[in-house]
Amino acid sequence: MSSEQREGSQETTTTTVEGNGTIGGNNSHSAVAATLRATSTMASCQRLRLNPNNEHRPDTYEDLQLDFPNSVYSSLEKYLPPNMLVSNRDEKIKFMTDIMLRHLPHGERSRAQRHRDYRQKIISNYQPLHRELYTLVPTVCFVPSFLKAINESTEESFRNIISEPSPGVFVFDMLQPSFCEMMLSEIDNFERWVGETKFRIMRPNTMNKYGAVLDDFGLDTMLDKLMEGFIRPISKLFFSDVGGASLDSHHGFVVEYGKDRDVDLGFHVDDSEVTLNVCLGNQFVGGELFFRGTRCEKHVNTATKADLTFDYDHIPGQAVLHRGRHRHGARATTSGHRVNMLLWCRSSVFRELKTHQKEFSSWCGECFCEKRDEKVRSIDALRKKLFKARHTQA
Ligand SMILES: O=C(O)CCC(=O)C(=O)O
Ligand SMILES: [Fe+2]
Repeated sequence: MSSEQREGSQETTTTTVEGNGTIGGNNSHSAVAATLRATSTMASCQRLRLNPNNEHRPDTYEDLQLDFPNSVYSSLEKYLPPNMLVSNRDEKIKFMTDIMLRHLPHGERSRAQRHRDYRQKIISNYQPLHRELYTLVPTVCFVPSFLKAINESTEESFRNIISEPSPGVFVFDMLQPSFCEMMLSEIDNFERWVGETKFRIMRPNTMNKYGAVLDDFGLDTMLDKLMEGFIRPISKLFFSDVGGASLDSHHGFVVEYGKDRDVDLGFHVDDSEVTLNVCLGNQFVGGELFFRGTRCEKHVNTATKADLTFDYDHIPGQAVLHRGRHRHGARATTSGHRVNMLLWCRSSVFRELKTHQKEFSSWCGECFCEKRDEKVRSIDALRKKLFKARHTQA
């Protein structure tokens, strides 16, 4: 199979994520991007049945730490629709949890509070393996070239270490190999704990079945420092058009690919203004990122211009920085095990401003073309008008 064929099938096998306003489907000519969102923002449209199935013997949930009291799950089970009654326990839990979250009286217990409780449950039970990871020590974390550029913090110092192999995709060496190893073993340790305690964790986003949210097991403060002190200065220079200078919150997680993990990641845009993606390792084949130009919501499914297609091969320790709205995906990791750390950085100021704007020609490739074509058309019209006026005078 040629690389173009592989690429085509990945871009057209789409996932429609609820509530994102993008339409999925197969179209061999236009790329269709989903919006990848953090799991906690997902909604379900499933319903319970009106009359319970009293013959049904519910599962037991006592051995799990769940979002709602375990007994509620056993009691609610007999109200599940017939197709769910025969599902496995994990699917039933997810279904019932989604419904209960939707029906909580508004304001009684906010989503943020529930999420805080969830994190608290993890943090008070999970024993970290490498405590030094939880406070950001720049010399432990970063390679000297990156540290030097940050310390100088000038346009020149950043341009010395950062390349831009395709418009809007910035690449630089960032993490020390020893730091990557420490992160990998911490993640292994966390996953072992999840397996042993049967704790139900939220996955990082709506398209990955594996991976973990780093913020949920204590790394949020460290990642906030990473965003503020190290990613924001770079984003201020390269992504000022999407709020790069005012990044003020993040979603930090790892994705995992290979045997018994996710295989690839479909074509999508991130729920972020700026995305940092660093490969932690380890040995793997495949998994390349493919990029297809930056688009606003209105133009997310428009065709890709040839000069904006770009493929990137992951290298452990190396970072890729791009706009969240830069359409992309990850090809199949065909052997080995790939783990990448992602930091979706957001700007509340930019999001607020965006709601008052109609076009985004400073960063959306299609808005830019529309604006340029409109300008050409109006100059042309003016030229014709002037020519006609001169002609009539003569
Ligand atoms: O697999 C990768 O490296 C890409 C992950 C990604 O794009 C995402 O999680 O938003
Ligand atoms: Fe992404």
